[in-house]
Amino acid sequence: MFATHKIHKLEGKITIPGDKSISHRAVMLSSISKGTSRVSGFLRGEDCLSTIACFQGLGIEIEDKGEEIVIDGKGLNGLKEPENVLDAGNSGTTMRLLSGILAGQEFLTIVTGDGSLRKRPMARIATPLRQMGATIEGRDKGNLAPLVIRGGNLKAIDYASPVSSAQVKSAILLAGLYSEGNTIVREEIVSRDHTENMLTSLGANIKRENGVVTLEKSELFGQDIQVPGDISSAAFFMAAAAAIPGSHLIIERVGLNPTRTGIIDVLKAMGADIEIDNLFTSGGEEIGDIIVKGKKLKATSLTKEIMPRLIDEIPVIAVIAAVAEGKTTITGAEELKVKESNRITSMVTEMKKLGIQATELSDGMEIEGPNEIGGGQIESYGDHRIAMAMAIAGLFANAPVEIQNSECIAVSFPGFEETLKEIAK
Ligand SMILES: O=C(O)C1=C[C@@H](OP(=O)(O)O)[C@@H](O)[C@H](O)C1
Ligand SMILES: C=C(OP(=O)(O)O)C(=O)O
Repeated sequence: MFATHKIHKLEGKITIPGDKSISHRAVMLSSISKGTSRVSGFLRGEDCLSTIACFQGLGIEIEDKGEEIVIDGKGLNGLKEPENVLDAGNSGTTMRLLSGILAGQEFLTIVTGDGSLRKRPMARIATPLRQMGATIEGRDKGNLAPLVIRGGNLKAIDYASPVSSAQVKSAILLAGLYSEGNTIVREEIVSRDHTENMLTSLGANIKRENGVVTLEKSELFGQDIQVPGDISSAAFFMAAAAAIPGSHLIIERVGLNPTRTGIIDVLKAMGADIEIDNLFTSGGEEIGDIIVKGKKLKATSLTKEIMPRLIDEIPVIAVIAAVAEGKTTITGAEELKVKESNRITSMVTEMKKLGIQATELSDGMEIEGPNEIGGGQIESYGDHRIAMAMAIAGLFANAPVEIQNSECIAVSFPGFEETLKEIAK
């Protein structure tokens, strides 16, 4: 359990642990590349450690050398049938992207996860991967893990994804590496494109145009990969600093891929003072420093179009909306219902416990601000983003906010509590 309380401001210069999406992909793609890859800035969060364990289970040597993770890639067909069930833990990204790679393997693999992951929908990847030729079984006709996968002999598909999900797009593209012909994925709203960026830098033949990604069967070659700080983790402190007048926070070397920067756009629309400095590009990923100065913020409206660019940041945006002037409306966010918890219900329920005027909608929520936030005991539902968002709510509360089951924060942001202590004044 951990508790937060009212502060005067957030101040200092910090770095944030590595990007979770890029860390997963670095391990997965390096494992099926030829040659050695060295990954610096890797996120040692539980989700990414699950990915490492899964690839070790598939026979890949992965060594943590402190400064970097060294992966001895065996090429597209170098994975071995695992002796045991693979465990993706709490990580949707691990299970869905790994399934794409397993669809290309002739051997049998069983993948499971924790209680939360075993409730999350897998038909979204099982359907296209079956169309490509993989055999996938699971509870609820293959919708629920454990998943039993036997792949091989894939053929390329042209798939219009019914949901803007980088996990779905990536699963298909990874299977596409093993498929004869051009694999095409179409998305109505473009989801995060880290898989496309990394495939490009590891040598794949891949094209992107107006929401359409086309991949030819390609071999990959190992490389050094630099993982930037995770903007989804930075978001908690960025949002809090933006909303507390007098704050001055610098977050160095954060990933600023345009498919991920919706949080900056939204905070700016709320009136925030945010600047970017020292911008550079590595492995196709933009990286830079974020400078935030605190001000009173005003309400905003978020709709479907921006969701893929900030989906994991909605919990903290909801908290900041609670102290902003006016009514914030969030719609088109149904995907929040199938994350580690139902994040619409979790956030509205827990914010109400602190006296925040929040209303659940079928596809989002409304928050009427500004609120006088009270203290209390908060349930995290074992969901790291709920735990951290509600810890941020405590920074505005007139009595301590205690987060139950806060250990789940280590899924994506080990060191969250220590970093908060360092910058809270
Ligand atoms: O591809 C990824 O790394 C992720 C994609 C998003 O999920 P969806 O693909 O389900 O939208 C996001 O919520 C998750 O935290 C990480
Ligand atoms: C939804 C998330 O991750 P995943 O889908 O990989 O479990 C998240 O980190 O907020």
